[in-house]
Amino acid sequence: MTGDDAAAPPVVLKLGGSLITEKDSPETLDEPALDAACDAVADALAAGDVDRLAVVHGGGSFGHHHASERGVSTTEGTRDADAVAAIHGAMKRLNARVLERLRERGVPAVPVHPLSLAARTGGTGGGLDLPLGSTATLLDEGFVPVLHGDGVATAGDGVTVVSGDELVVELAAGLGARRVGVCSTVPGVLDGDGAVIPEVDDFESVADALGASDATDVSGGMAAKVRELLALDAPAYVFGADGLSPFLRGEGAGTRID
Ligand SMILES: Nc1ncnc2c1ncn2[C@@H]1O[C@H](COP(=O)(O)OP(=O)(O)OP(=O)(O)O)[C@@H](O)[C@H]1O
Ligand SMILES: C=C(C)CCOP(=O)(O)O
Repeated sequence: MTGDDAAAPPVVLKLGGSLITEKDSPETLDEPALDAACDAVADALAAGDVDRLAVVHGGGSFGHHHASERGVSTTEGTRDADAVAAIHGAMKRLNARVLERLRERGVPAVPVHPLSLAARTGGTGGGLDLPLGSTATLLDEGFVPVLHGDGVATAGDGVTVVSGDELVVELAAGLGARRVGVCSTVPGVLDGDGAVIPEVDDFESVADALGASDATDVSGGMAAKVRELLALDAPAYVFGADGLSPFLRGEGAGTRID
């Protein structure tokens, strides 16, 4: 790796929990979807389409079931250590499966666990404090850091959930990402007739079409996703499985949020 490569702005990619797991069936992977996503990432790195990549994955049927069973969300915390262990443990199990499949394909993927790093020091109403030294250094050293939705220490509220979408926003802003991709089960942000909206540049114009997730989801589904991605400087794209390879090649995919 040259010094110039190390300075290049990274691409930040989220693999949605809805995409890589069977969201209605506790702790079950969607094996073909996860394999296809890992193939696309490995191929893009091997082809040199992307050289610096940070990956985040969501909770799907691993995190959300444990969190909702215990009444924990991005705004409702817990002080029960068993509940924290259940949520974090499930997310680590999912993370291990994602890492294993990426590494099998030659991707130098390593874990970064947000519970050990991040905090909501201003409580649930405040911002997320996510120190990026480890992720940035891993990128500089040629690794692909893989973060995930997790529990997060929250001042005044114990531990709440941090969504993969929030992590994507923090990573993209803090690392100066070139582009951001959010790969989910839908081909983009859909309008009231189910058609993909090519571009979103303000929340109000799409608010009516934006619902929560179809499945158990403690972090706000598509509406929260769009709101968070709009706050970024880098262009963000929301797309389905078919959009992943085009996105990694630097092409447009799904809905552009800018
Ligand atoms: N207008 C809309 N356009 C697209 N999807 C929408 C819309 N309104 C609601 N949705 C829902 O949002 C879901 C995608 O958000 P969700 O948070 O479930 O995805 P994810 O990021 O893949 O999962 P996870 O949160 O587990 O990581 C879609 O499956 C769909 O049910
Ligand atoms: C429920 C947990 C622990 C993770 C939530 O992350 P998301 O699936 O990206 O919303």
